[in-house]
Amino acid sequence: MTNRYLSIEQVDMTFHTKGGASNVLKGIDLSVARGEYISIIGHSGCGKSTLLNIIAGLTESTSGAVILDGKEVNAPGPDRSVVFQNHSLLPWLTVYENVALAVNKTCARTKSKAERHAWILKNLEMVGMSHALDKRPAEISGGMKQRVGIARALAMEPKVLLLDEPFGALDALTRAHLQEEVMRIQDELGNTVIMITHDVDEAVLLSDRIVMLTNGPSARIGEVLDIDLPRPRNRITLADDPAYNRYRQEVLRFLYEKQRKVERLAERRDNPQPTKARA
Ligand SMILES: Nc1ncnc2c1ncn2[C@@H]1O[C@H](COP(=O)(O)OP(=O)(O)OP(=O)(O)O)[C@@H](O)[C@H]1O
Repeated sequence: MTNRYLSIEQVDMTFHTKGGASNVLKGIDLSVARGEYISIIGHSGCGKSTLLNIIAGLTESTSGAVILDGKEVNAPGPDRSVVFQNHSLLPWLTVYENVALAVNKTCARTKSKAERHAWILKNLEMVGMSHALDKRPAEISGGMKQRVGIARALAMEPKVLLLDEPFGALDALTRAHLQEEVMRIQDELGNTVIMITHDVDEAVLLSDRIVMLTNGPSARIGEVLDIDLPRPRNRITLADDPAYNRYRQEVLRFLYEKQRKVERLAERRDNPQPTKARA
């Protein structure tokens, strides 16, 4: 296992808008090993999606570089597939066809037609969607759409799977089921995953490391927490596990501290101290 399968090197991001320049990310440095599951957590608006989009090649960083398996990332590519919170399936295609579109595009040279067909079925089976191959997105639930999105992403055999709050729009039970599925698939395939989440329990349950971003502007990596819990992990057993609860507390402490800092700054801004009268 190399420790630098994916490296994010001194990445800065400044957006130039009508209102002026806003520096969102500052000096982001992170090395990810092959097969590692990383979660990125931080307050709303700190720049998590911006960072994920830079890794995906959808946004160009102002400076710094992203290197994946020895090659610099400059544009989107099939070696990085993204699953967004709001399933991005094509509504006029069936479940099967949505996955087929991606597979036919990425595997046309490496797999025969029959192999591609089997591969599409295998990936849909992996996420428990074999029963709905001919359904269109409007005919299936939000959780099912997300399953198809994950199957489509996995079927492209990316070097890195990028998940942007993949379970964010789902109810608690569906979310828990999908987390279990992703853990099982991760155990089976050993993908390299970077996932954005707002959910502390989800981050601890799924990750090998949690990367915590400070609040923007100019968000940095504040802390990185190694989650040294054996796999396979079981959420019920872990609920009483002292180590699991310690990790949870660590992340919550980080988030609360950052929140308190923002509140103190806002208070100072709204109630400026009167300047002392000169003697
Ligand atoms: N294309 C853009 N142009 C200008 N500003 C942008 C652009 N994309 C993002 N931003 C700004 O960058 C900041 C970070 O946004 P981003 O979506 O990365 O945050 P986030 O941490 O993912 O937020 P959330 O948790 O709410 O999804 C925000 O202030 C946002 O308005």
